[in-house]
Amino acid sequence: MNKAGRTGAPMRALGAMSGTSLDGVDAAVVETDGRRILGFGQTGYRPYSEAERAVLHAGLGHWAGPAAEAAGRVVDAAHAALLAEFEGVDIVGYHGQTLAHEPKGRGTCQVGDGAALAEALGVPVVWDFRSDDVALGGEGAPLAPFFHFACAKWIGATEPLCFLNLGGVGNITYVDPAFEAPEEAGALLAFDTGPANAPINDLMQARLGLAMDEGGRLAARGQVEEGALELFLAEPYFARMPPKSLDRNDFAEMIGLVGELSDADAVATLTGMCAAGVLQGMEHCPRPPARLLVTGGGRHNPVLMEMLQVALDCPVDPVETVGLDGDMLEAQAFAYLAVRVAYGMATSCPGTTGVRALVGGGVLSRPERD
Ligand SMILES: Nc1ncnc2c1ncn2[C@@H]1O[C@H](COP(=O)(O)OP(=O)(O)OP(=O)(O)O)[C@@H](O)[C@H]1O
Ligand SMILES: CC(=O)N[C@H]1[C@@H]2OC[C@@H](O2)[C@@H](O)[C@@H]1O[C@H](C)C(=O)O
Repeated sequence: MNKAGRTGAPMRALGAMSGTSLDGVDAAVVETDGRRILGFGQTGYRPYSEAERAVLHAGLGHWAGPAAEAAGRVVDAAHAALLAEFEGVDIVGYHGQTLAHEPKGRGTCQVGDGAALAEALGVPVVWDFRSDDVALGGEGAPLAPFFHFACAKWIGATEPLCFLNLGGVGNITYVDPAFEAPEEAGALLAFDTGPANAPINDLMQARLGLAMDEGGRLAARGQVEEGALELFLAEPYFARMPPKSLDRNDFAEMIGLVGELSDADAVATLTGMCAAGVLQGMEHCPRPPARLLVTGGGRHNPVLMEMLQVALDCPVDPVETVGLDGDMLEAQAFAYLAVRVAYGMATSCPGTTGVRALVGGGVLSRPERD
C-alpha cells in the first residue's frame, strides 16, 4: 500500500475478476493515480476446474446459504492462489463472483471475502464494489465505464467511441473523450446490452456437451430465425432507457425460443440475438461513435463480429487494435477502481448506473499486519 495514502500518488494495483461465464479468474496489474492509466503490468489467469464450475453454477441465484457459501469458498481459494503469484502490489481490487443481481429488488450479491484475502496476501483489498451504488438507487453495474474513460484517454481518442464487452452478458460504454473527467455529465453513457455468450454457452453445453461455439463455427453454418429474434427484441428490457443492467440468467428462457431449431440454426439465432441487443442499444448513443472497440471473449467469434460490422457505419475492432488486452480489461478495471476507492474518488455516476449522485462504492480491508 502507498503508506502515505496521498490522493494522486501512483499505485501498483492488482485487479481480479471472476466473470459471468464462470470460466476462471483473470488478474492484471495497472499503475494508476486513480485518474490516468500510467502503465499496464503482469497478467494471470486461473481456470476453474469442472468440479469448481459446477459449484459456482449451483450457487447462481442464491443470496446466502450453503450453495452461496460453497461458491464463495471456491472463489476465495482460486483468487488467493492466483494473486499470490504477483509481487510488489500496493492494493488489490477483488470483484468476486456475482451470484445474483436484482438492483431494483433484493440487491446485488458478489461472493468473495475481501477481508480474508487481505489477510492472506498481506495487502489492502477493495471489494464489494457494487452494493453502495445499488443502495443509492443505482443499477450497481456496469462499473467498468470509469476505466473505459481512462482507456479512451490512454489511447489518445479525440472523438466519441464505444467500448463493448461481450462476456456472458454484454455491456457497452459510450465515451466522449472531450470531457476532462468521467464523472462530468455527458462524458459517459453505459448499460448492459443484453445476453451475450451465456445463452450460447448454455445451449452448446446442453445439446453438445461443449463449453462454447469456438470461433462461431456452428453459428456460421446456421440461419438466424427471424421470428425468434423478433420475440426476443419484444422483451421490455430493450425498450427501457439506459442506464440498465442484467443478471446472467435474466434471459435464460431464450434457449426455449430456439428449442425447435437445429443446433446450427439455434446457435446462429442466439448469436443474432446478442448482436441485435447491441445494435438496439447503440441507438441510445448521444452521437454516432467514431468506432466500436470490442473486449471480452465474444470478440473471438467472427460471426458475431461480422453481424455487428455489417449493421454499423463505424469500424468494429477488437481492443487489441489500439494496444489494449481484451482478455484482461475487466480485471484491469477493478485494479483501477480499487485505487479510486482508496482515494475516495467516484466509481459510478448517473450516466453509468443511473445512480442519483456520484458514488465511490467498495469496502477497503487492510490486513492486521499491514
Ligand atoms: N474463440 C472463441 N470463439 C467463440 N467464443 C469465444 C471464444 N473465446 C471465448 N469465447 C466466448 O467468450 C466467453 C468468455 O468471455 P469473457 O471471458 O469475456 O466472459 P466473462 O468475463 O466471464 O463475462 P462477463 O464479462 O459477462 O462477466 C466464453 O465463455 C465463450 O462463450
Ligand atoms: C452484476 C454484474 O456482475 N454484472 C456484470 C456482468 O458481466 C458483464 C455485465 O454483466 C456487466 O454489467 C458487469 O460486469 C462488468 C465487469 C462491469 O461491471 O462493468
